[in-house]
Amino acid sequence: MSGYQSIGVIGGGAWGTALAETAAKAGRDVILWCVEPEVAKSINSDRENSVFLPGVRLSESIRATNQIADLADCDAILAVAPAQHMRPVLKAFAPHCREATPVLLCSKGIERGTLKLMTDVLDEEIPSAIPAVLSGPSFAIDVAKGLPTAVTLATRHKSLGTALMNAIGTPRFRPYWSGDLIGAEIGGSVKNVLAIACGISEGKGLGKSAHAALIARGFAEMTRLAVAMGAERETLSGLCGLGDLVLTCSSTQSRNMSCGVALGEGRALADIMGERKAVTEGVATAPAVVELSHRAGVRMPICEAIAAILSGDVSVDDAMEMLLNRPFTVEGE
Ligand SMILES: NC(=O)c1ccc[n+]([C@@H]2O[C@H](COP(=O)([O-])OP(=O)(O)OC[C@H]3O[C@@H](n4cnc5c(N)ncnc54)[C@H](O)[C@@H]3O)[C@@H](O)[C@H]2O)c1
Ligand SMILES: O=P(O)(O)OC[C@H](O)CO
Repeated sequence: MSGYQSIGVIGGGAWGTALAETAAKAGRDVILWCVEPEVAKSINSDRENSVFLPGVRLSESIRATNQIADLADCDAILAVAPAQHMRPVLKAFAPHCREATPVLLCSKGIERGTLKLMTDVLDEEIPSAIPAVLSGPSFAIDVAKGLPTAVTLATRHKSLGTALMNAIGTPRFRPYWSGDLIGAEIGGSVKNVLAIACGISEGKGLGKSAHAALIARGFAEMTRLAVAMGAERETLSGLCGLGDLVLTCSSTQSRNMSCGVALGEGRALADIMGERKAVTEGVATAPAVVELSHRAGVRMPICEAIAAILSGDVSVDDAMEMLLNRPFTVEGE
């Protein structure tokens, strides 16, 4: 039995809705805040998020709202707004948040401009909240349908982690505890940039060998940055690092991967983004990752190439040539 009976979810996109459903299946009462009135209406009247997660019938114990103040009495909060919207959303919730409320950050990205991780943003906007991070290989539709999934749930103190795992975990949605919040955040953020790289490789028809090389060398980049920022190396070998990298780089179900495929096929970024309602976190996170790598003094050539392609500074073909013509080097460095 969890001490957290009422769960507030901030963000009614695909992931917020899937997590709300998981928490409901775990026996919790859930209030789901959505910015769009039509999303709240669809959930409350039709038991479906027809905008962001169509085709999944949602449990009766989920109530949707457009009023963020309605989450004030929740025992724990899941923050699932896209990374670039997280700050204003937390700012709006701050006056309603009780002291020492656990806030489980479930979004995967780094704030552009400030280079802040989501835990930093939470600390600045709601300093009294207790931070936690959820990250790992998990497509919203798989989780919402109850397909088996395992994720990393990171907290500073294991007792809080255990309580949160009991609050939202089910046999089909298995959280594994970690004490490494930074590792979980960096893993989830960098894998999105690398998924764009793998998508480009696929879109250009570079073959499965290149795909595997991108995953392995991308994993080295992710680990270098995370360790330089204070993470444990082992965290990146787990669900929130390698696990999520493999998932996101292997399926065009991923918004980041499919964005890369379209870029590799020669489409313009503006056209790809223009026809999507769903968030593609790697696009805003790529330049932030590159800036962080410069600050930390670590090499991330694949992420640099992706950021340069996304900014329009370099063509896909030129970026590929630059990567392939780098000097030969030692694998472990
Ligand atoms: N979808 C998944 O499979 C999945 C899985 C794990 C993690 N995530 C992460 O969850 C986060 C949310 O992604 P998603 O898939 O739920 O989103 P989504 O693509 O389904 O929907 C977009 C979301 O952005 C919100 N939004 C748009 N404009 C906004 C604004 N001005 N202020 C606040 N919110 C605004 C919408 O309300 C909606 O919730 C991302 O960081 C993503 O990386 C997603
Ligand atoms: O669709 P994506 O690329 O945002 O990926 C979704 C999840 O992060 C996969 O774990």
